[in-house]
Amino acid sequence: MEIEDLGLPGLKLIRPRRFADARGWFSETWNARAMAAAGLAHDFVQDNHSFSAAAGTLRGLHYQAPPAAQTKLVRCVAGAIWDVAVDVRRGSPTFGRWAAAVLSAENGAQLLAPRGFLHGFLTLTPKAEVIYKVDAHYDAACDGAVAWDDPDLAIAWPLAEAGVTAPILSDKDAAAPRMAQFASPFVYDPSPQEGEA
Ligand SMILES: Cc1cn([C@H]2C[C@H](O)[C@@H](COP(=O)(O)OP(=O)(O)O[C@H]3O[C@@H](C)C(=O)[C@@H](O)[C@H]3O)O2)c(=O)[nH]c1=O
Repeated sequence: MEIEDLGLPGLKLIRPRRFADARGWFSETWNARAMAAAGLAHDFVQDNHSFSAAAGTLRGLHYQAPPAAQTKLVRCVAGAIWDVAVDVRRGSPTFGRWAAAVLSAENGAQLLAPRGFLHGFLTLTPKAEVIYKVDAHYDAACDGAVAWDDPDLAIAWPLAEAGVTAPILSDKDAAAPRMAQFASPFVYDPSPQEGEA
């Protein structure tokens, strides 16, 4: 397992090992003991699976506010996505900054987004399935979104790579407020981040 920092405290790209043989390959996609040894202990309580039926589908930017804030461990098991996380922890040295990675069935990479990040993705292939673990249960009352195209965030969504000029959005995401209207409920904890102690 390789763990890469993505430049925003606590945000990681994880590449689990794949054991290839004549049949194909085998991979541990989550190992609580190995992750705890790397300082990344999480009590995941829910697995989510979404299917997007067209390239250029954009889900985000989403969060769940405390007390239902979620750490997310995201991977793509069919097709490919451009996955992005935005640091919205008040007081963070990287508040308002984003980082992204391509997650695909082929590369098996996983994005670990701690609590206090907005999360979203753009599908790059005609079909895409995404599976992710979260460490707090879904709570509709805590669910929130920020506009994917907020100029203050200036996220460089690869729409051309997805073959679209405008993404396919849910009604909720199309109506999401701007960052300027978003009073972030998250506060940065300057003590060593998980995986960085
Ligand atoms: C996220 C979620 C949704 N739902 C329901 C609510 C709704 O009726 C339906 C679809 O929900 P959404 O439109 O919010 O689904 P979606 O737009 O795929 O939302 C997801 O987007 C990505 C980017 C994330 O980071 C996730 O945490 C989640 O917010 O599923 C659950 O029952 N449990 C859940 O955990």
